[in-house]
Amino acid sequence: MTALLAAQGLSVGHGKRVVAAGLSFALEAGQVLCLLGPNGGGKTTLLRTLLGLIPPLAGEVRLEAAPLASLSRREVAHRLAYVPQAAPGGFAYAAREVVAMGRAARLPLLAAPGARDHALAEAALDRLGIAHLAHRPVTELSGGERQLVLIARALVQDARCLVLDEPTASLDFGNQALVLREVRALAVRDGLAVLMTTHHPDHALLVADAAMLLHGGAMTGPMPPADLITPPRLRAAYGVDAVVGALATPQGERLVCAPLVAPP
Ligand SMILES: Nc1ncnc2c1ncn2[C@@H]1O[C@H](COP(=O)(O)OP(=O)(O)OP(=O)(O)O)[C@@H](O)[C@H]1O
Repeated sequence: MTALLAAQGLSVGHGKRVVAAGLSFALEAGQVLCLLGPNGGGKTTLLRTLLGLIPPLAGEVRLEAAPLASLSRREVAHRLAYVPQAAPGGFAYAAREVVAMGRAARLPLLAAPGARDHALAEAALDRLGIAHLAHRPVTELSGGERQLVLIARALVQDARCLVLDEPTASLDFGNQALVLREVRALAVRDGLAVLMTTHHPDHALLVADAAMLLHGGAMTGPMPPADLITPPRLRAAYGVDAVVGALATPQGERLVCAPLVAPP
C-alpha cells in the first residue's frame, strides 16, 4: 500500500541548526501514528516540516508518493489537513462558519463558501456529534468543543491525511476521551491516515497503531506503542521513573503507563 505521508532520512531544524536528523516513517490509510517527545524535542519542528512550512535540512517528505517540494500549497492542502491546538480567543465566528473555512483549498481563488460548502460543514459537525453547536460563536465554546470544531474544519478539506498538534492539550479528562475516540474513528471508520503529537504516552497506548519518540536529536520508532513505551525509554526521554502494566477493562486488557513520584 502506498503511504499517504512518508519521511525518508529527514533532518529538521531552523536555519542551519539541526534539531533532529535521520527521521523516517511511513503512514498509511486507516492508521494512527503518535509522535511523542519531551518539550523542545522537535515535535513542532517536525510537524512544520511535514506541512511544508519550513524546508527540510536533508532528506525528503512525500505526500501520496509525490515529493512535498514538488507540490503547490493548494496541492498540499488537498492531501493533508492540519488541526492546530484549540487556543482560546480569536474572532467570534459561528462554528459552522469556521468549519466552512476549511473548504478554502477546494474553492476557486477568493471565492466565499457557498450552500454546498455550508452543507458539508454541517455534515462534518454532525459527524463529530456537535451539530447543535453550529450557530454558537466559537469564542463561547469549551476547549473540547473548539477542538472538535477544528477537526471538523480539517475534515471538510477532504484530505486523506490528518495531522493534529496535541489535540488533547488543555482538555479535561472527559474531553480528552471524546477527542481520542474521534481520532480513532477517523482512522478506523473513515480510513484517514492520522498523525498526532501528544505528551501522554497513555494516549499512544490507547489509540495508536504505531508510535515514535523524538528525543535528543533522533527518533525511536515507529513501532507498536507497547514496544516503544517502556520504563527505560520514558526515563531517558522524560527523566522520570514510570511503570507500564496491563489493566483489565470492560473492553479487555490494555496497557497503561503511570509516572512514579518519589515520596517527599
Ligand atoms: N522558530 C524557531 N527558530 C529557532 N529555533 C526554534 C524555533 N522554534 C523552535 N526552535 C527550537 O527548536 C527546538 C525544538 O523545538 P520544538 O518547538 O520543535 O519542540 P517541541 O517538541 O514541539 O516542544 P514542545 O513539546 O515544548 O511543544 C528547541 O530547541 C527550540 O528552541
